[in-house]
Parts: sequence; structure tokens; C-alpha cells
Amino acid sequence: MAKSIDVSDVNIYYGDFKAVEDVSMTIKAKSVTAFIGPSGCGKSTFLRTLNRMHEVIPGARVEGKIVVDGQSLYDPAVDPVEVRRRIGMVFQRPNPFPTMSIYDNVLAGNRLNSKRISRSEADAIVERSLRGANLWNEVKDRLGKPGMGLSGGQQQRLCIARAIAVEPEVLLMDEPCSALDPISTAAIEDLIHELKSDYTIVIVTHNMQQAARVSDDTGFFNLKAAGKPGHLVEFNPTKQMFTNPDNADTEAYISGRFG
Ligand SMILES: Nc1ncnc2c1ncn2[C@@H]1O[C@H](COP(=O)(O)OP(=O)(O)OP(=O)(O)O)[C@@H](O)[C@H]1O
Repeated sequence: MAKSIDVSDVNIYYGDFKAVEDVSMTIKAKSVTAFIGPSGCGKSTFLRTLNRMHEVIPGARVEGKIVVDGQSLYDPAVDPVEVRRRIGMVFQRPNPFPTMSIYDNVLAGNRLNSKRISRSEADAIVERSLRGANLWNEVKDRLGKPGMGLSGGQQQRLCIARAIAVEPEVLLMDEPCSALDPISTAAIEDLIHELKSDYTIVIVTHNMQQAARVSDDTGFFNLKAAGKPGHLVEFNPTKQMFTNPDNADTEAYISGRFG
């Protein structure tokens, strides 16, 4: 079940350095939300707080509140490992496990999470996930071959299959197309469009056209000055953001006048 995410007054630190300041927003369930903004303004840092990946960095911490469907993510009673299962992540560079077959790559998360999966259950998860990632037809005859033998775009779809195999509620994507050619990028964008009927998707992208094409809502992050924390300048429906933004800095960034 896709979930909404309510973020209130979030500050994010690396040790003493405040990287992101005072972010509040509501990310809608079953929609695509894009984060855009110049390099270093904290988009990836903020994304990683949404599934408690930020805190694996020594000294890193988060203040404020992030609530997923009524449950506070940072409540002491919440298990961060369970959070990362419910809120999956796809990274900039496709990262299939190099020694594993396509089949085992898809199941890697399930094998970490649960006790035993029968062969027929495993087969069903692999097929469902690869179909979900639009990769099944391309790989169904070579499931035992290494995941690394696929093209970059296929590897990224394999990583998406691995992420959806554990049936998360939310999918976080950190520049998922930045290492891909335009055809693979289009395939991933089509896939994002299809996946949003089942998942809440949050994507960081440097590609403004991509944000405009795939997202329903967009958040524009910026820095007040070098060395200052990043902050959320504007969060609005993507259509409005790209045609009639509220903020002059958003308009300057979108029209390519800075960043
Ligand atoms: N592991 C880390 N330790 C300390 N500081 C970090 C770490 N990762 C990021 N930062 C700092 O946090 C700030 C935000 O970085 P972040 O990577 O989140 O920005 P970004 O908007 O995603 O940038 P880009 O678009 O270049 O990927 C930057 O000042 C960066 O140097």
C-alpha cells in the first residue's frame, strides 16, 4: 500500500554542519514528487532522511518530524531496518550485486528480510518484480546469468525490480537516470509513470525536463550562500512550478539563469 509522507520542520546535520534547514512538505501517496535544485543544496541528503539512510553516516542526525501514514519514522520504537524495507531506494549508478545472477539479484532483499522462501514463491516474486520493472521479456530466458551482464539501463531496471520485490510502500530514487543513455532514460521514465499507480515515488533529478515529464509535485531546494544550509524554496504542483512559480528564484533556476 502506497503511503503519504508528512515532513515538518526538518533540520539535517553531518556532525556540526547543518546541511539542510527547516524543511516542511507533504508528499502525496501514489504520486511522483521530484526534488530539483543546484548541486550541494541537500536534495540527496534530504531524500536519505526519508528512509533513515542518513543516520548510517557517523555523526549524522536529523531533527524534526517525518510521519509516514500516521507513524513517526524517527520514533525510538521504530526499527530503522524495517523502515528501509518499507521505503526502498534506487541509486544514481545501477548497483546489482556483481557475483549474483539476475534471479538472485531480484531476491537479495527478500532473502535478507525473511526466513525461508520456497522455490515456487521465489519464482513468483522474481517474475512479478521483473514484470513490474518492465524487464521480464528481456531477461526471462537468462535468469541464471550474471546481473552485471546486462546493459546499464537494464541493470537499473534490475535494481528497481530488486527494490519492488520486497513490496515497499515508497520508492526513493536518487538521480536514477544520470548514468543512462536517452533510450534507457525514457524506459525508466515510462516505468516510473506505471509504478506510481502502486507506489509513492520521490525522485531527485538534475534534469528539469525529467522533473516536468514524470512528477506531479516538485520541490525546489536552494542555498542562501555557499556554506549555508540548503532549504526548500518552493513546493508546488509540477505544472504550476514550471509555468507560474511562486518564487522568483525558482523561476530563475527553471529558466536556466542560475544553477
Ligand atoms: N557524508 C557527508 N559528510 C559530510 N557532509 C556531507 C556528506 N554528504 C553530503 N554532505 C554535504 O551536505 C551538503 C548537501 O549535499 P547533498 O549531496 O545532499 O546535495 P545535493 O543537492 O544532492 O547535491 P548534488 O546535486 O550535487 O548531488 C553539501 O554541502 C555536502 O558537501
